[in-house]
Amino acid sequence: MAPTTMNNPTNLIEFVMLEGNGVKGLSEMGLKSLPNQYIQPLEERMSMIKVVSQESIPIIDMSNWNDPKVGDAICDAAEKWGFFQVINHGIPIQVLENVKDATYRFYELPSKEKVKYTKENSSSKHVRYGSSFTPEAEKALEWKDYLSLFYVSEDEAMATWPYACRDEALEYMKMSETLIKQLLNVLMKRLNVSQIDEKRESLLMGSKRINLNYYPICPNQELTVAIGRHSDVSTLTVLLQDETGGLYVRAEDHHSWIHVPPVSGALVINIGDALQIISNGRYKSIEHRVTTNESNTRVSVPIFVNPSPSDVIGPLPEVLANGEKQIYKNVLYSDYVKHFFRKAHDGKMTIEYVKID
Ligand SMILES: COc1cc(/C=C/C(=O)SCCNC(=O)CCNC(=O)[C@H](O)C(C)(C)COP(=O)(O)OP(=O)(O)OC[C@H]2O[C@@H](n3cnc4c(N)ncnc43)[C@H](O)[C@@H]2OP(=O)(O)O)ccc1O
Ligand SMILES: O=C(O)CCC(=O)C(=O)O
Ligand SMILES: [Fe+2]
Repeated sequence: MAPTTMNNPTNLIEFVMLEGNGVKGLSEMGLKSLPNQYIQPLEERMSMIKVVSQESIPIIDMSNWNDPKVGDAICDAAEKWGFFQVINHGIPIQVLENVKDATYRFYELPSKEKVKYTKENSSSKHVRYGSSFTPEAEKALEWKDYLSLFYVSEDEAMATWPYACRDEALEYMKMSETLIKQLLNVLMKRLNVSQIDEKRESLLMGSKRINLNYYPICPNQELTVAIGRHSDVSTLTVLLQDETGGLYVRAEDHHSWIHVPPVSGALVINIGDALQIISNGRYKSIEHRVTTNESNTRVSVPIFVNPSPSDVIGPLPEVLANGEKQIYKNVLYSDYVKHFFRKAHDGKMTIEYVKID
């Protein structure tokens, strides 16, 4: 298809979404300029003027995670930044390399294979391949393809996840379990929750979703975004990024942005809205965004650690025990997630849905 036909919205949606070519397919057409549908309003574009280079999120060595100093560093970072990187986290580097390779393997499949996993075609509602975030609700599309895999059980994943990336995604998920439990244990201790019983385990990590994100080379980096401003709706997110860079988190001044530099072997951890709600605002789910790149393809692999969809989430009694005012209502987690997915990315607005006025 000729690159110029991509300025017709119907042709573009058909090619990218319905035929399963994704933005990867667009990028590989060798477009000289960005199709209009991807041009973001001025206020949503990323300007380097807004980036502060003097600040950076903490890098925490997890070798002695039981050491109170490490625990303090994790909790302080969760309160102040909502984002930190961990090194010596116990997940073998090879497992991380394998899942990045598997991401490329999936996206390199012909579109007729990938299209089998779109919302319209997927035989499982737990497996979804798509492009942008919520195209029906967005003013401008995002320069991103994703494969989203909701974990129910090993058997179900073996039967339904795409073969090209199934084993590697499962291995990464399995190997991250210990790290996730260590982080949640430490974070709960500061909230006076001494032990994570079965009910609390469901609330904190009752469901998991792994996304394989693919951000192809983009013809006009400054006009669009790879992912717009948002906060995750998870309890916490464990994010593997490659060496390209492009992830920015909101600085404390609420205006500027801080780059999260790729650190070899590290994982990025961020607090999601569910934990901000559960902790009554003590731990912060920080707005973040991803820029596109004119020279390199980028991949990232977040594991979203979530409450179970059927859990009611709200500030924990231990947090309110000292008479602290409750600032968030109780909400069924699946209602919260549906609210998130039905609108375009809008920064920190999702949590307003449950704020007590
Ligand atoms: C994709 O780009 C993204 C994604 C993100 C994600 C950030 C996160 O924090 S993901 C964590 C999400 N939470 C969970 O995974 C909890 C488990 N959720 C579920 O099991 C279900 O979705 C449910 C909450 C129980 C709702 O189930 P159900 O009532 O059966 O409805 P669904 O059809 O599953 O979904 C409702 C609504 O949401 C849309 N949706 C669901 N999953 C996804 C997905 N992975 N990607 C995109 N959209 C999704 C779905 O289309 C439905 O909308 P309709 O309009 O069809 O009603 C961060 C940044 C990104 O760029
Ligand atoms: O690609 C990244 O670095 C971040 C991805 C992200 O924010 C998300 O998938 O929610
Ligand atoms: Fe995110």
